[in-house]
Amino acid sequence: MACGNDKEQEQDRRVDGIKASIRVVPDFPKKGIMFQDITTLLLEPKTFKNTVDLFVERYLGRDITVVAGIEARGFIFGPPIALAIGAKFVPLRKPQKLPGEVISEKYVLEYGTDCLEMHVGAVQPGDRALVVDDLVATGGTLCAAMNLLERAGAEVVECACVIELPKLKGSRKRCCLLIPFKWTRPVPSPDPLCVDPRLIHRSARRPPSPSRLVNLNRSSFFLCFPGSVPGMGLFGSFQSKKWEGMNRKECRKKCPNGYTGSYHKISGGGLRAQADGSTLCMRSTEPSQQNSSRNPMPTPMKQNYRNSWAISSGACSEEARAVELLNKGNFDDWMEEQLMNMALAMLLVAGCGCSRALKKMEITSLVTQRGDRSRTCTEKTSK
Ligand SMILES: O=P(O)(O)OC[C@H]1O[C@H](OP(=O)(O)OP(=O)(O)O)[C@H](O)[C@@H]1O
Ligand SMILES: Nc1ncnc2[nH]cnc12
Repeated sequence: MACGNDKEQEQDRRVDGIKASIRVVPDFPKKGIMFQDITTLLLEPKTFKNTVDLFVERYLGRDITVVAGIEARGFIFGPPIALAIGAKFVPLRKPQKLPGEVISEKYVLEYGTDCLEMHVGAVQPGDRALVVDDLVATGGTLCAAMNLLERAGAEVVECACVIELPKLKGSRKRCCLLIPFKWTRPVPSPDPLCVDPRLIHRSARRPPSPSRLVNLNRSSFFLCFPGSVPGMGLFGSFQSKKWEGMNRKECRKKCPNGYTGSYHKISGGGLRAQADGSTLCMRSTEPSQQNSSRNPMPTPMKQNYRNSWAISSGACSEEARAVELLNKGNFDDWMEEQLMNMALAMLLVAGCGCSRALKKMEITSLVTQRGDRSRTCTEKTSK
């Protein structure tokens, strides 16, 4: 029988083989994307089997009753794992593919939004679920899958992915947090820091209508985007006409309890937006960003941060997207997307209520893939 060390070495060998078998295709499907292509892994039966085996070894005997595979590539790895551990397989599909009654979860992708659906009745309260997909990038897809399963009453034991993109590393535990946020005192009304979508400085081509934002009446939410690059605020360039020409000192005078750090330059991440009495705050979840002197957190946030709601919104890629659009002088498009995301996030909060406990996303991934170290498309085809 192999001792722990031998077992670990054998596991490492298998993981190395899996890593080496994944083809990385630069600029697919869009320029700048290093596409992790698992079809080359599937061409090697031993490597494919090793991939399934590693997951089976981890999940066998853990009372998992349902394996939920995410369309499309989660359908490749999910069913063999389900069969081997004796669990049912439930496909989580893209919209309008399932014929029966479904529940749906929208989520934010690198570019735009998508949706996953699950048949009503496929999962029962008390089911213990494993979510399977090929890859986790921002975690948005996994979050949507977890939400579907939890809405059906299942407990999500873990998410299993073959590949984890490194940019998510470190922040992945935070990327699916939805925690209620309560202010210790009422939000000043009218809140001078609020950003009224109608007052956005650079007028969007299709100005977002306030009716797209949900009225959550007197509830406040703190919206966190994980994975922000220190020193680069997600919403730093949001400007309201109200604030035009005002320097930071003047802003602070106007709203002594408020956060003004990033309203006039890209600096720290943070936005409060008010829609019919609701307040949304967005800032980086980077610990270095949360309470630095350059980026101070207003007292109520500081005190209540642990009780706040943080919502994943594909943030790792949002910064890149913002920079890309800023460089193209097309910031308005990005901003409009963000406003849509905010609306979506508020809907999520409204749908969840404020009572759910901190939710962690435990992800097991076999390989952390880096485009520069993996076999590239050219290498593979020239073999
Ligand atoms: O962590 P995220 O940022 O949410 O991204 C990960 C998702 O992206 C890919 O699927 P895709 O949406 O490209 O669909 P496909 O499997 O149908 O190609 C991948 O298979 C994951 O499901
Ligand atoms: N880089 C990538 N490769 C393959 N699938 C992905 N889904 C999201 N990002 C991806």
